Amino acid sequence: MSMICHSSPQSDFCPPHFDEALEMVEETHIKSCRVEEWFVETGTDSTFYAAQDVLASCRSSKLCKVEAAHNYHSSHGVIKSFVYIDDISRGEERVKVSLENGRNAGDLPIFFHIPNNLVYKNAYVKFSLARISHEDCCSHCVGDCLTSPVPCVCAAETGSQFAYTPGGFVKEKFLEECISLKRELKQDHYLYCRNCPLQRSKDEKSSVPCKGHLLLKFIKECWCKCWCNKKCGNRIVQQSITVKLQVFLTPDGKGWNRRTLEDLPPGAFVCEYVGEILTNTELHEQNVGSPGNKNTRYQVLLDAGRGSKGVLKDEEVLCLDATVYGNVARFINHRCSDATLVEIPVEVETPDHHYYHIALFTTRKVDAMEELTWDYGIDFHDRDHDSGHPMKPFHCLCGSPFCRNHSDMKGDVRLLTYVRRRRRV
Ligand SMILES: C[S@@+](CC[C@H](N)C(=O)[O-])C[C@H]1O[C@@H](n2cnc3c(N)ncnc32)[C@H](O)[C@@H]1O
Repeated sequence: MSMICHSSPQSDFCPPHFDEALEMVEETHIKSCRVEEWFVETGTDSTFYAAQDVLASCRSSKLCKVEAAHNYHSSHGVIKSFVYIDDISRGEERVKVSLENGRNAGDLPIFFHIPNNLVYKNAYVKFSLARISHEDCCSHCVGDCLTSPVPCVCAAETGSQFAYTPGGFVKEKFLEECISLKRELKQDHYLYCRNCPLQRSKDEKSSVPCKGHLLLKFIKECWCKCWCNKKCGNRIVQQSITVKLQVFLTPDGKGWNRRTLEDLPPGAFVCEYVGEILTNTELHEQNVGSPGNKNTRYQVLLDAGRGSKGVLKDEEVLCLDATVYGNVARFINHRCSDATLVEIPVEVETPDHHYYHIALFTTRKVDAMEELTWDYGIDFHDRDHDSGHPMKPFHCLCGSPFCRNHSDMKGDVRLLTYVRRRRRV
């Protein structure tokens, strides 16, 4: 980052004082930045300011715009600032994440890109080699576990069959099972807990019964305590993003979304949902206390394995919040039932179901430039907002024939007919 001042053709031009320029930059368009390069052109001569001071000041005010190119006027002349970036992830991913042509990233919602989940404060997420027993990792494997005639212990979670094909995609049958869990709203797919921590976080004495936690199918990947190599076919999500993605502004009022720039087959890993790891109480406090736009939410629960333990302590009830710190998954919009992506909980560092990675895989073949969507699992009929789902119901514009955001429930009926017909095929 640098701040450069050029000679001015105007003889009466007077350079702004550094503090004034700094204040103006902050006030006008930057509340904190992760900036690749930044110029402020004041039209004066010979003044060079320590850019790091400006950057430090931006960071201290916490929020961020990734790219900006603004002109604005001051009593001291025209001030321009340019922040150049062609990759929203700032080089933190293996592939660049671009922004739609012609868009100024200064318009993007403010956030810091992080490639991996980070604990905010009290969440109990402890990885240690000592906590992973030999039974939970493959200690006899060599090279690629997928080529072994007998699946290794890491495949035990998926019925002693690897969930991935040698090409790196989720196997068709496993994918279908994951999709149906989300689509078929069956009671026996849900766990109803006694003393639900979601209700407890709102009010210790809450008598509201648990609204249910959808139990999903897990994948366990090999990890560093395993003896296979880093390129083992049972290590897909930990390789991070490899698909070329683009963030764009939807024309139909759903805000920003993300699309793929390449054709994708079914079962392809697209990205992980990354954010700050919060306890449920911290999440509740943030939602009650934060002054931001509460209609646009970036929070998801890690409750897909809720059945695996008895009553959880607060520090074990986790969620991911990508409001300020997150990756590009925070831009994925919701689509009811027939979304292009499905989330699969993936264990990497720990065989413990209370912390896992939310990995998003394609549900079908997706063409280049198609929107990537995900069914958030929102109950649009939850008028009292007491389901515990951190994404609050909104007026859904997904356009799916199975849209659940209709009071007449026609979307649900259409979905049931569709699912039954598929079963008969
Ligand atoms: C995780 S964010 C998705 C990115 C968001 N569109 C943005 O501009 O940053 C979730 C929010 O996007 C909006 N959204 C997502 N899907 C939508 C849909 N199908 N219809 C209307 N709004 C939607 C809602 O405001 C929701 O709280």
